[in-house]
Amino acid sequence: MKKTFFQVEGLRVEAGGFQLQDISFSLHKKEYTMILGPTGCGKTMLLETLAGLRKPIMGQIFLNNTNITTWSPEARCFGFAYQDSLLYPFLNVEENILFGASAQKRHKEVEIRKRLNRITEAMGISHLLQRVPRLLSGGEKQRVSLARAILCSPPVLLLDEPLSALDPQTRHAMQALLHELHHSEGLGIIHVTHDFNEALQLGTQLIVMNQGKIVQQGEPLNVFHQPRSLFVAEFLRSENIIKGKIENINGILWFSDRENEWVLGPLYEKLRTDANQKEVYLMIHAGQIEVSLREDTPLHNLNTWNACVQKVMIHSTHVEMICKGSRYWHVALSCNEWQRLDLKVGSRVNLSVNMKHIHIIED
Ligand SMILES: Nc1ncnc2c1ncn2[C@@H]1O[C@H](COP(=O)(O)OP(=O)(O)OP(=O)(O)O)[C@@H](O)[C@H]1O
Repeated sequence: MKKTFFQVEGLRVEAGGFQLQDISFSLHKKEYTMILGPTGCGKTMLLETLAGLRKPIMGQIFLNNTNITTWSPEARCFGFAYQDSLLYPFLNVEENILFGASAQKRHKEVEIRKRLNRITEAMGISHLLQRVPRLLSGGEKQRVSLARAILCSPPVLLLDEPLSALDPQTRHAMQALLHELHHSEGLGIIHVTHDFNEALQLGTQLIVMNQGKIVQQGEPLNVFHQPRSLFVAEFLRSENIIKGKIENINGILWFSDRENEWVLGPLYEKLRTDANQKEVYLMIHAGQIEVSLREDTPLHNLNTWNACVQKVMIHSTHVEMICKGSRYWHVALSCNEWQRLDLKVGSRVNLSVNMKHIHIIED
């Protein structure tokens, strides 16, 4: 069984008119938690509370089963990297990075020096050690802030959009470094991001927040494929969300869109309710719709339907298409598959979906 080493129970925090409410989650050893949520939903406030910079009015925080809710930030020894880096302007880069280490005195100076060299080398900032922050670019400042946060191998590393100012290549290198540190040193990481790919690539756990609350948490791919509410589905930019009803026909559940006289099923997914006529949303990810060239023979398969390609958008990793049938469908294909089918605007296609890939949103 996985061992929980960091636990947050029922946190409530207030600032001005804003409230974080009922925040509960836990981190197992080596868990990498990503937090996503719209701007202003309380992500930074949550990290600041975990770091000890804000006091909760309710709830508790445990580290290795010790209640640390009232501990000072210094006693917690967590690493914290902010999006806007917050470096000390009168200290040079080296002094900024070493600042927390000298305050903590948890490690021998020689060890810290070795680590400083290793981290700044890996981050490509070793040539900047004597510069003051005002002479650094935004991306360089972010890397210095990250280096300061990870220098002392904190038990929990809190990252608030630490890679947002970096170019794609440097961001990729920093993600690889975080991934490596996470695995080699077993840091528990809680990382706020607005980048969905980053959340999927790095996270072993994903938390989605809205208006001061956690609205869904779980394995990142599960959350993306099985959003529990329309808010989460739309926030994660799920495509092909259709309003309809559940129909119970002889004990078998179907999704029905009566407006377009379209029925899909039988539904394999375990629903929380089997209520006939209950209003729900159906969601099919663009990448889970299969495409074949349309034969002229009429279709008899319920879960295959006709459409015509309306728009083709070529990305570096895949090809996105909008196809029109009785409604518009977003479809994503691998570049190879798109070339094999030789699809263009106007191509007539059959779209189909395996029932295990349809998801019903009941809220
Ligand atoms: N000291 C404060 N007094 C009043 N309101 C505050 C205070 N600190 C934060 N807030 C408000 O709390 C809400 C949450 O802020 P927070 O910075 O945590 O959002 P966020 O999710 O990190 O947003 P972003 O993605 O834009 O960084 C915001 O509406 C913010 O204006």
